[in-house]
Amino acid sequence: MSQMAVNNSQLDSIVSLAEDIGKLARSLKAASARSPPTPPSASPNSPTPPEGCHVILDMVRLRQSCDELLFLAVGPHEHLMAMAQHHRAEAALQLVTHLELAALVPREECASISYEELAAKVHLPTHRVSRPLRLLATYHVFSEPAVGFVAHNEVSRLLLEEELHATVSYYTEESFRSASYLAPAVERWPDAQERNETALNLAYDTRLPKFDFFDSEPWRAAKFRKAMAGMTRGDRFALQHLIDAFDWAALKNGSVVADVGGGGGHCSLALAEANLQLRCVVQDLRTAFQGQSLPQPVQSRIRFMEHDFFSPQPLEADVYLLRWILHDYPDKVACRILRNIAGSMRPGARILIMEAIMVPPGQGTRLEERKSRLLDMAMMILLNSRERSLSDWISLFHDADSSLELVNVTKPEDSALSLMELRRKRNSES
Ligand SMILES: C[S@@+](CC[C@H](N)C(=O)[O-])C[C@H]1O[C@@H](n2cnc3c(N)ncnc32)[C@H](O)[C@@H]1O
Repeated sequence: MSQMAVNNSQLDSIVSLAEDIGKLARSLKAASARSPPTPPSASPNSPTPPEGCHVILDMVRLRQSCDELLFLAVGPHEHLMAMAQHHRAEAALQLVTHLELAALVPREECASISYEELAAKVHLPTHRVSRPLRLLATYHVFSEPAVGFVAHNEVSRLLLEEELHATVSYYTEESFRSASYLAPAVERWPDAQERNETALNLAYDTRLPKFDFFDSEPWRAAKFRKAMAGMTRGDRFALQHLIDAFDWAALKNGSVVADVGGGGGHCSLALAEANLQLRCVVQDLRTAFQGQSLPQPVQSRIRFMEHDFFSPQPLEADVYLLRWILHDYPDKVACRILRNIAGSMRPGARILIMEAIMVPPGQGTRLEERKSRLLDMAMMILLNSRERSLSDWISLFHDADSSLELVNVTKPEDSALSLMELRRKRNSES
């Protein structure tokens, strides 16, 4: 018999985790039986909890216990080796998105296509498509219903959605390629402070910071804009959290929201649809919203405005919304962005910053911490910036403009991002 990867005490932990998982699964099933069934869909969101808050917590605990159980079951060696090889799965996904294979696999339920025919459509030898697709099938992406044939499953179908396809393409191309240059970048710029001293700069042999680089290649900027919209599709980044995190209804009729760095306008669209009294101005670099169209009912209440947030804010708005902007920048640069807004704020105006707030190590669940630390690594790799704790945020606001005051912090249930509300201190308002 081959040597077992787990010892007796680990087996005890496995038994106890398995019992926990059983209990949690039964509790979720009971909750699901009490609430009306949700129809199956190709929704990109994880399974919607059937009841309120305790169901969300049970789901969190279930995922956490499953992760711990799997870790114990595979053992340290296999765990480390699996992590170290994961880039190969990423490469398979990169090729599949690059070749746009998802769109070439038949969409109909139970339909499939042979690898041979699929490869012919992209003018490649069969093995160039069958091998990555077969690897992905072991990760539940696509399936092989009969030997030599590939079909969609509920995961691969998500790649048929343009925005999610762009998100996966961004992660597996720009982000993945840059990640592989992290060590050389750290060697070259050990204490990098500049936005153009990153792994991305080495990977793409450019001296431009990420967004300027994207802006110099409009197709990349357009893809990134779609990718950002795709990222808001998961539960944790859903735009509903933006709507829930602030009392928008309390803003008077005609109030103006400047959506600073608003990309293609998806945040403004969600806000304007949910709050009929608001007018939104989406500010971004020109390429971010070129060719962008809006649904007819909101066209009169949302407009696009070319604005570089490194120059003074031209709008006197009631709310300046910065969702997922400041985490992209090192402190001194983030301060410049905030100062440019603070200088234009009229009395009563607010800055709303929607960003992750890092919890101290070990205080959240391991899975939650992993997600924020993955994002933190992305910040290091792509932008030379970082995710921040609450005290980091408070000192950043103070350094940017000491008249700015953090007056409220909210974090909707299940949201990865918190909303921080800043006002000018009363005695500093002119
Ligand atoms: C991470 S995305 C966030 C988009 C959006 N706020 C959201 O929450 O999904 C950052 C946005 O900042 C924009 N951006 C980057 N540099 C900019 C600049 N100098 N001035 C204005 N917008 C900029 C990018 O084009 C992109 O749309």
